[in-house]
Amino acid sequence: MSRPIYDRVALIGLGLIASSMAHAMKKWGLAGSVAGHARTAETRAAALEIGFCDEVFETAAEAVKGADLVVLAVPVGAMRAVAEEIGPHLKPGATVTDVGSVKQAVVAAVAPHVPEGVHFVPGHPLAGTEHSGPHSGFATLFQNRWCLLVPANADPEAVARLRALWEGMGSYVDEMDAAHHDLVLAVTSHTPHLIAYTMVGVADHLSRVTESEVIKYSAAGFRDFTRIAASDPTMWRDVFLTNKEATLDILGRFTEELFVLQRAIRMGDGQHLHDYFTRTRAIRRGIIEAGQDTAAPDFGRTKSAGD
Ligand SMILES: NC(=O)C1=CN([C@@H]2O[C@H](COP(=O)(O)OP(=O)(O)OC[C@H]3O[C@@H](n4cnc5c(N)ncnc54)[C@H](O)[C@@H]3O)[C@@H](O)[C@H]2O)C=CC1
Ligand SMILES: O=C(O)C(=O)Cc1ccc(O)cc1
Repeated sequence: MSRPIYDRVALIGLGLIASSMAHAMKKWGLAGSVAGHARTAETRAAALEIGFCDEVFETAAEAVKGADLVVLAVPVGAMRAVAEEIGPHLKPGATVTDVGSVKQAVVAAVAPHVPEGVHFVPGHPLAGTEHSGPHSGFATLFQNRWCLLVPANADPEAVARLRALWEGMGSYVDEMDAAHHDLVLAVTSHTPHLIAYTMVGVADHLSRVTESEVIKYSAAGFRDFTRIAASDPTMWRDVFLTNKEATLDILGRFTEELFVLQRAIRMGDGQHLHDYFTRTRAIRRGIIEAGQDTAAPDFGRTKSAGD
């Protein structure tokens, strides 16, 4: 059992990420106590019943009182309103962080509401699932996964403490500037989600293939490829509205490449297709191997199956 890194943590928004953080902090003794805020009585009750929060509050303002760490775990588009509400109630010396999938927009929305004497260290765990809500969280979600911190000019001690929390939850931590983060994520996460959503839409519009056939035969690539299209619509609407520039850039490049492949298929240019797939397969295999080599350290806590 580790020593608590923060005496009191407040989680705003009690969905997948917040509940997973709470489970992890409890499991490894990283927080003295965990307070939570959710808008609905149902979610607040679930947090107490499951046991990942010690206390829950009807308002975010009440939840953050006395907290040493405040985690904003709401959709990116809701960050501004939450920051505005909690700003006047934050404890001097506390740290505010977030887990949003986009960083420039969150910094712009939250920073103006963080008072002098409170540290703001934006973050983003590169770990998640297609599930959401308070029942979907689990303690090992962040193990052996990266968490990116975007500290800009934040106090180094506050950054080091937040880093220790993520490391305590089993993550590997890197620091990055917000604009670069948004470009990296547009390639590795945001555009792939958009394409997965689109593929489901394409299948749905194709009246010659029935829905039951899609379900029955979806083993052939469709199931793996579109798992992420089951993700929360509010969260992903906000990602695309707030990381507009980078996703449009990557989407433009994607459609250019797709058109070249489309032309190769129409022209029967098998050489082009084979060369392209050979090159991209090698890249994909390289990513998997590199991932295995540089997997985040598990700090001796990797659990066996069923733990
Ligand atoms: N789902 C994933 O795989 C990942 C999500 N993220 C980011 O984490 C954040 C939270 O996502 P999840 O936990 O997956 O979502 P979730 O949908 O499971 O939970 C978000 C919760 O915030 C609540 N909420 C929305 N607006 C609110 C407001 N104004 N005040 C209080 N609560 C509010 C929702 O009702 C919901 O319960 C998002 O910003 C997302 O971009 C980051 C990494 C992975
Ligand atoms: O479910 C998956 O594979 C994901 O990609 C989860 C995810 C979603 C959003 C993020 O910002 C980070 C991770």
